[in-house]
Amino acid sequence: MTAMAMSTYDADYDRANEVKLFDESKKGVKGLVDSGLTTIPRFFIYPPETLSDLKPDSHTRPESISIPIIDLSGSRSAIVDQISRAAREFGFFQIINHGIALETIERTISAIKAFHEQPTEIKAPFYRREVRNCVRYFSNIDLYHSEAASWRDTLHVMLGSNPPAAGGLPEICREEVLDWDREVEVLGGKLMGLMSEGLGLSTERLKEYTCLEGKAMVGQYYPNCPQPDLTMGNGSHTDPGVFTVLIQDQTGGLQVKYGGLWVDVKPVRGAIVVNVGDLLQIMTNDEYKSVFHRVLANSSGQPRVSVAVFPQPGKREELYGPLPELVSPNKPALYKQFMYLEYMRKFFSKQIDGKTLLSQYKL
Ligand SMILES: O=C(O)CCC(=O)C(=O)O
Ligand SMILES: [Fe+2]
Repeated sequence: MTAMAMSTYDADYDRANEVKLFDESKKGVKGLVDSGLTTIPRFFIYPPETLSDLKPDSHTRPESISIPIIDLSGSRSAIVDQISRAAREFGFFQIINHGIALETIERTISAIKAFHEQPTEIKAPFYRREVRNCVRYFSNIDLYHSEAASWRDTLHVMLGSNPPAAGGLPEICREEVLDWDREVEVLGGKLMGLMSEGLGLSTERLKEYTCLEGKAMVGQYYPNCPQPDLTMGNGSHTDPGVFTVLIQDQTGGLQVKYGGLWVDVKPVRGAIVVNVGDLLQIMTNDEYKSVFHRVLANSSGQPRVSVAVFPQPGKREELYGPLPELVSPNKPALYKQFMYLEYMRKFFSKQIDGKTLLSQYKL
């Protein structure tokens, strides 16, 4: 088929209108699934080059590679060493014996699940895209500018030291979200200390430099997908921030790119997943890696739920770049200095799949 014939053919499909109708229905992917569809709408179909990457490569054995599971009840030097190695090699690790009760994790996940499982008319008032709203429920943050939509809905909450979001939180998960925020605040501080020591810096150095102030939380809901070979739950991306603290249910589907392979982050009950974001890779002058990860479209028959928290740097209008201690004549700065504000603006205007902010600031 010629390019002309192809575009004529494509013109029969009014993608923009389909997307708009879906968005205006406010029912999300969950609503589509509830209506009993057996094929996915066309705007969810990913391009062939992404879909061909969904199949496990029969020549490799990713089962023999696993994302490190680090026991935080061990000796401090052993923990620092393991975190440092995991952050350098995989950019991802799971922690156990971290001091947060299993019930607290499960209660948070259940509350997010309960939010998404309410009838559309109850969720609809929260369905909005304007960034000024601290609490937003939507399907696909990049719905209007991505190549393909992903099979998931999201509850997005901005949290801070004095969370403006509290009053605006949906009642069904208000207490749980605020409790989880407090847990992550404490855990995040501990992790920053450990990661700082893992770079040979003082415990407080990373915290001082980033001035972590607020947090964005996303409560992801991945309904069962009738055609999981045609779409993704969450397309391949890196996280923009400093680091991400993630809890997931037992469904599975999160994968991390390692040595050209996609490796499963296997759910471990009670464990918390931590990954390095682009900003931490930049600040560490590439010592720690921000790696591509994705979530397969869920075909387990049950919905999948995860809750990710992204601590946000406080110094929005000051400059960030590689830490001076990590720059030397042998290892010159790999990135320029930039403002976090400008950086996030770039993040939200980019498209999904395969694009990273790191290249924007590379020297
Ligand atoms: O749902 C997950 O396990 C991962 C979500 C994720 O990567 C993100 O929200 O950035
Ligand atoms: Fe992510």
